[in-house]
Amino acid sequence: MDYAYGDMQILTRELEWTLEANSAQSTTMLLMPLLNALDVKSCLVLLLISLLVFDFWKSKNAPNFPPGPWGFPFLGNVFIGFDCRAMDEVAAKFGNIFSLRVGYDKIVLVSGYEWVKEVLVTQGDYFLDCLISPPFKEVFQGNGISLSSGYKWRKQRHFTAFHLKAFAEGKNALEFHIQKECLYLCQSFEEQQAVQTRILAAPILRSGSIGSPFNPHDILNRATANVIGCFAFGKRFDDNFIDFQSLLLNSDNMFIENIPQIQRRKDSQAAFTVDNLACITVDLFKTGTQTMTDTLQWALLLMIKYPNVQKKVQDEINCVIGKWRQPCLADRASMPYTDAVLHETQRVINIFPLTAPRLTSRDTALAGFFIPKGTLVICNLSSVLKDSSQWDKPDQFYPEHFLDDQKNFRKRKAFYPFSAGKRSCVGEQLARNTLFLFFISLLQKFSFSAPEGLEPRLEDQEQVKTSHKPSQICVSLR
Ligand code: HEM
Repeated sequence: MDYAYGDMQILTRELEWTLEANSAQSTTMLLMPLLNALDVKSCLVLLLISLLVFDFWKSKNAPNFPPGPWGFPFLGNVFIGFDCRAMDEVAAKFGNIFSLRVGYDKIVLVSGYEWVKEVLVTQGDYFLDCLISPPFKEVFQGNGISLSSGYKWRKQRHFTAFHLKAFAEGKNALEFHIQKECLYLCQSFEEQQAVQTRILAAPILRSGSIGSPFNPHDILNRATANVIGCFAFGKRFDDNFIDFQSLLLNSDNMFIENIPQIQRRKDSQAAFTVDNLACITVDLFKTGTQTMTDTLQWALLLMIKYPNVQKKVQDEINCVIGKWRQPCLADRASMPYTDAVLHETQRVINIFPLTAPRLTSRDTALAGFFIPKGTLVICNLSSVLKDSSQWDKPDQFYPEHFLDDQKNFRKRKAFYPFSAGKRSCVGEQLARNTLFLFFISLLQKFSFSAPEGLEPRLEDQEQVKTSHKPSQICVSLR
């Protein structure tokens, strides 16, 4: 009988199925008497052994995958604290590229300037997609910037970056709004002092007199949120309750005014919808406000810890701006020391120690290791900011890291607080401008000191981040 090639294939597959079915049948038949002969205890032991074999097989790494510490069966390395300190400890043992396992998800961690740059910049295109956990997936539906991937992310990011740039370069737009907010910020610090002094039944705050301690967190938070609010809604929040949704829909300003323009776009994959715009706006507030607030709060604490640095910054302010003129962005070029202090603050405080996990979009090689498509990769930014091959005094607050021999400001290639590459911080410029103007406005007007007996504990950074208790400060009018 003649068979066509297709028929031959079908016949071969049928034969394979019959053989498989027969072998399964015969295995079961062989095992049945064995299973019957076993008691419950032995069955449990057998079950455990099979689970362990399954675990061993599931957690097996691809050949030449980065090494890592031993993980518990089924759980992996979940008990390793996923903070930069724990990561540094593992890196010290396994090298700058190592792997961890959470359940059966493999995560590659990358440390040190050389390899973090390789992942974020040189091979950046393969490490762009982000992992979204189910609750966020449900709420954001792949909208916004920090939780989206692929084409949609590219479009949303480009759209936001374009408007942030336009806001920064528009005729005095950004600078004008930040300067206005600086006035409110200084006023709030003064009011805080007034409240404190009234409580203490003391007379008004006079130049040089030190007020009682307070925590500046909420004041700073409101100020930074207002800068983002000005970008998103075209107006600052007052202290009353804000109906976010009505603001979003009734705004007549830079970013939100683009809704009609967005709706006209025909690109359905890029999802230019009002919902998405709302997600982007939430994203900007979520990622922008706390980071700027923490940085400013840390900057003030560092000025308290290092009064000689505070004095040098104030001397530079006196020299370049004086006591009465309002600071502007153009002053930065003439204030290398202050610029260096702000950069060094961002280097040592470690606001964003680890990047979000990124999924590799194809098989890649890193330092000779093989990283298969779909692996999670996290970069340790803190290890770059403290990389001893890049910084003279990595563990010290040393503004001279950013000054050359002539005391001019010096850019540093390993300055990664905003990350690097295509998924780096989209609000970097806005953040840098806001931090500069807020910081010098405060130091132009006030001097900062620690409450008696409550020196800022800078070494205990994690604690300061979670509880703002040690962040009490005292201010005096200059
Ligand atoms: C001192 C202030 C800031 C610091 C230190 C900071 C740091 C960072 C870092 C390290 C990333 C990358 C995170 C990662 O790779 O997982 C990032 C992303 C991002 N930042 Fe910032 N940021 C700051 C301020 C801001 C501000 C003011 C905005 C908004 C106006 C903003 C919006 C974003 C957004 C939307 C992303 C996600 C970018 C993307 O996924 O493409 N950030 N930021």
